[in-house]
Amino acid sequence: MSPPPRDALHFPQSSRPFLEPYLPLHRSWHNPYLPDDSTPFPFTTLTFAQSLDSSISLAPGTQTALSGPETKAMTHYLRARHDGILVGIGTALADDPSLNCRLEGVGGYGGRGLNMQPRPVIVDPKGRWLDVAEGSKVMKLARERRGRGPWVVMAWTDDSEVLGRVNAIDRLLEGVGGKVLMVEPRTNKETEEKRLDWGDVLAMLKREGLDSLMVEGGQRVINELLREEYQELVNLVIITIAPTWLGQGGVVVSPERKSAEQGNASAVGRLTNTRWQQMGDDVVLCGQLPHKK
Ligand SMILES: NC(=O)C1=CN([C@@H]2O[C@H](COP(=O)(O)OP(=O)(O)OC[C@H]3O[C@@H](n4cnc5c(N)ncnc54)[C@H](O)[C@@H]3O)[C@@H](O)[C@H]2O)C=CC1
Ligand SMILES: Nc1nc(O)c(N)c(N[C@@H]2O[C@H](COP(=O)(O)O)[C@@H](O)[C@H]2O)n1
Repeated sequence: MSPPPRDALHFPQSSRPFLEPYLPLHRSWHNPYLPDDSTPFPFTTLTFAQSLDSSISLAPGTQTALSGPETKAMTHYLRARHDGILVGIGTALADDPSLNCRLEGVGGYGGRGLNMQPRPVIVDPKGRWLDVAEGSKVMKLARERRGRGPWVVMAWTDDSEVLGRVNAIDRLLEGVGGKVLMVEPRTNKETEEKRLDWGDVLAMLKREGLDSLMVEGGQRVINELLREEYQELVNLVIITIAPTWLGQGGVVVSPERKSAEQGNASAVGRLTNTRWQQMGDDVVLCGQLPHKK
């Protein structure tokens, strides 16, 4: 086995018990002959890093490093504990993320095989990723077998331009063990706007074999999943809070309220079973959204 590369991260054993009660079972403990069919959705963890003023980056379309070294390593430990990592196309374009697990001992980082590497999932209804895919980090890492080939979630359409993109992305992904997954979009009756429903997306990922999914962002994806109608789909929330203010104009996490009427407003949600832990200069908050059932 080759030694871990210099960019391999270390997350100490002593930091792990804090997270353990919340996490899905480790993939290596899964019995492959007994898939968890008890729910149509993956165990879904929503996790991101934010500033003291709730921003996840300084401005739209830009990446901002908020996590310190300790919480960055924690994020990679979380990646190792989930079958997939999901981001929206806004994040894929802004950050060119690696979406792999660079934890020491994991496949490609001192370990063998890709067993502990999560599957990158990019939600990209119209195939905008095609413009950057070839040179992206996620493709480079998949070619080097330091990450899995990505799955790109697109929307069914009869638009020939988008269909051309579907085919081109699919061809690109074939070579690295990735694929395109098509989901039927839903139409908003009032606005006529087409969008993907998170229940449809998550159920499809489960059918494709992901029992656990870590959703990392970005702003639209997080704010949608925190809306009341989708909270049932979120099993766990882990937020890194960095001791910094990014100021006005930042990309803010703040989900839409059901009723925006003044004087008639109530909180969108509140985490239960919370635990806070300092890691380096940052604090990590774990909690669960109350489910009605
Ligand atoms: N600090 C942190 O932990 C993180 C920060 N970020 C930051 O977030 C920003 C990106 O946020 P956004 O631009 O909001 O991008 P995003 O990653 O949320 O992607 C938004 C795009 O995804 C697609 N999409 C998402 N939900 C959809 C739905 N229900 N139906 C159809 N299409 C859907 C649409 O094409 C939409 O334009 C970047 O600045 C990035 O650096 C991203 C991830 C984590
Ligand atoms: N945990 C965390 N802390 C930050 O400070 C961040 N900016 C992010 N961003 C997310 O991580 C992705 C980058 O991942 P790679 O290290 O390139 O694999 C980025 O796309 C965001 O999803 N996360």
